[in-house]
Amino acid sequence: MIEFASVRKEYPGGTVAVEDFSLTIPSHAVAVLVGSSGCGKTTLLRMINRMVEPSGGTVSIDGVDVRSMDAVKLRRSIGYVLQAGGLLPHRTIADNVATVPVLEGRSRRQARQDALGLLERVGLDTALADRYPGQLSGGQQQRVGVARALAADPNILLMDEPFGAVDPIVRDQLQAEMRSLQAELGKTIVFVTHDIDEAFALGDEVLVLRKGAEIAQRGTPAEILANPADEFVASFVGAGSARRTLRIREIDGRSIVVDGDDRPTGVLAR
Ligand SMILES: Nc1ncnc2c1ncn2[C@@H]1O[C@H](COP(=O)(O)OP(=O)(O)OP(=O)(O)O)[C@@H](O)[C@H]1O
Repeated sequence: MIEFASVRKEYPGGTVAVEDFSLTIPSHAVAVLVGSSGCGKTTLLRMINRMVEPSGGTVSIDGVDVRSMDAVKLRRSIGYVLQAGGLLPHRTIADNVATVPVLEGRSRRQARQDALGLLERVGLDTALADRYPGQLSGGQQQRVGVARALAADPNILLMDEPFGAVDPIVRDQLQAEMRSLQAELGKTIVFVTHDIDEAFALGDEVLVLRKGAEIAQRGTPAEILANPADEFVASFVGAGSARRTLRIREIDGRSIVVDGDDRPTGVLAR
């Protein structure tokens, strides 16, 4: 369980990225933070692994204030996937995946063995293991990023626009694979995106944020679609893509359009 209690972040220079944020994310859930650029999503994510320290309030994991934990250990115990992949360009794919386990004391041989297993798990051919990141496609690099984040078998995964830089088709594939991987692994995932469709496709709970990380609405994808809290949320939801129509279900007395995976993708206009 991850808990933010009245968290505030003011950067040197005076930008208040997060005004006053409280949220509890239950273990094994996928919480998606969605909002436009600059609303404070990345700042929230980085306060979980102490890459950013709050100016006020507390962030805790399973009831323990992260400030009382060793920052390096904490960071290594939490998987982190970035948009740009964040891979080390001069290390092979296998070495990239094995970096943290080796730092944690696993033998190189064992870490490599584990890395190959992880590559398979995220849908990559192990023949790619000895290539360098620059020799992979963007989608493949993102899969390596996910494998690397999983390497230390963390309970928590932080994902910052991990599929933001790939084309829509690869993005759909990566989202689908992430869902099946999550069904198997049951991590606690905090996922940041500015794409409402992606939020609805992946989140157990979605948080629509406005500037200062103010929560405009939180709820399941179906709840938000059925009853957008205000104009801001409605316009965000309305900005979703048209790739959304398949079947119709009645939820809360409203007609919700769901996709092939039964994920809500739109509300039927009356
Ligand atoms: N290190 C920093 N120093 C000063 N200001 C910062 C720093 N990092 C972020 N900010 C500011 O804090 C605000 C929130 O930034 P943050 O990166 O958390 O937003 P975001 O919602 O993740 O945006 P994006 O989707 O563009 O990544 C922005 O106004 C940003 O300019």
